[in-house]
Amino acid sequence: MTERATTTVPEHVQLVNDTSSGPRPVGAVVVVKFGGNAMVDAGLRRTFAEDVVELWHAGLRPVVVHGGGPQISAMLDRLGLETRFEAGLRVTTPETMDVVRMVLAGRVQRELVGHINACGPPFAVGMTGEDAHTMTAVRRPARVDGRPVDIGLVGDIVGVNPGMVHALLEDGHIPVVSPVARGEGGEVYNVNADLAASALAVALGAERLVMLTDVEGLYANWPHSAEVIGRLTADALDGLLPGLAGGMLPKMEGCLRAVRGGVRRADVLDGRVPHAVLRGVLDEISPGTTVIPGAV
Ligand SMILES: Nc1ncnc2c1ncn2[C@@H]1O[C@H](COP(=O)(O)OP(=O)(O)O)[C@@H](O)[C@H]1O
Ligand SMILES: CC(=O)N[C@@H](CCC(=O)OP(=O)(O)O)C(=O)O
Repeated sequence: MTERATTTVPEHVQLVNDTSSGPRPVGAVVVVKFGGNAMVDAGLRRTFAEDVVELWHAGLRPVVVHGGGPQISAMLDRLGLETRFEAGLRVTTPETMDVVRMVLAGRVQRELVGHINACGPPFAVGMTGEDAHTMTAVRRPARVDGRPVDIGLVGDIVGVNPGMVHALLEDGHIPVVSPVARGEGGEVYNVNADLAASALAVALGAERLVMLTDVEGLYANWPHSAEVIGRLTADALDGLLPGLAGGMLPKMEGCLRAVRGGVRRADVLDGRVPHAVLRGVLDEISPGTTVIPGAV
C-alpha cells in the first residue's frame, strides 16, 4: 500500500486563512449574464463588478456567466480567421474553438475576476463549464429557413452539475463562469453565454436570471421600431420566438428555458446604463424586459 504524501510547509511560507469573505449561509442565488457588447466599456466593467459585490453584501449570492462575442470576433480577425453566425450562434470550427476558449477563459474571464476582486471581499473565482464537469453539452443542431446547417462545435447543454458552483458560494466566493462545456467524450463545445447562464440558473435553483446587453430590452418589431416590451409571460414569449433574430434569439430562448425550469423571473437589462444590475435586481420594476412564468 502506498502512503499518502504529506506536504511540509516551509517556515517562511505563511498560511493565509481568508476569513474576510469566509463560509456563510447561501442566500438566494442570482445568475447574472454579462454580455460581450456591454463589456467593451472599461467604466461599465468596473461598475458591473461593484454591483456584483454589492449584491453579495445585500445577502444575495451572485453567480456571473460572461459572454465575449465581440472580443472573440476581434481576435479571430487579428488571426485572419473567418467570423460567421447562423441563428445568432457562431459557426465554430476546431480552429475557432481554440480561439473561443483562449479568449473567454484566458482573457475575458480573467479581467472580470480581476475587477470583482479589486472591489472585494468577497472574492471571485473563475472557472469554465468544463471544470469539475459542471456543464455537459452535445452538438447543437441548427436550421436556417427550415434547412439543417452545420454550425460545428456549438454545444447545447444537456447536463449541469452545480456542485462546484455551490461549493464556491458556500465558501463565500463569487463564481465567474465561462460558457465552454465538455462533451461526453471529452470534446469541447462553444456554448452561447445566454443559454449557459440559463442552464446554470435552472440547475442552481436560482431566484433570478439577469441578462445584461447593449439594448434597452426586447424590442417589438425590431429593427423597424424600438419599443421595449416591458413584461411578458413564458407562453407569450414562446409565441414570439420564431419571429426573433440575431443575438436576441438565444437570449430570449434562455429566458424562456429559465422560467420554465423554475426560475421565478428573467430580465433583459440595458448594460450600457451604469449600475444596471443593482437597480434591476433590487428594484421590483426593472427598466428592461421581464419574463415571468405562466400563460399569456
Ligand atoms: N427584437 C430585438 N430587440 C432588441 N435587440 C435585438 C432584437 N433582435 C435582434 N437584436 C440584436 O440583438 C443584440 C443583442 O444580442 P447580442 O449582440 O448577442 O448581445 P450580448 O453580447 O449582450 O449577448 C442587439 O444589439 C440587437 O442588435
Ligand atoms: C455558440 C456561440 O455563439 N458562442 C458565443 C460565446 C460567447 C457569447 O455568447 O458572447 P456574447 O454573450 O457576448 O454574445 C460566441 O462564440 O460568440
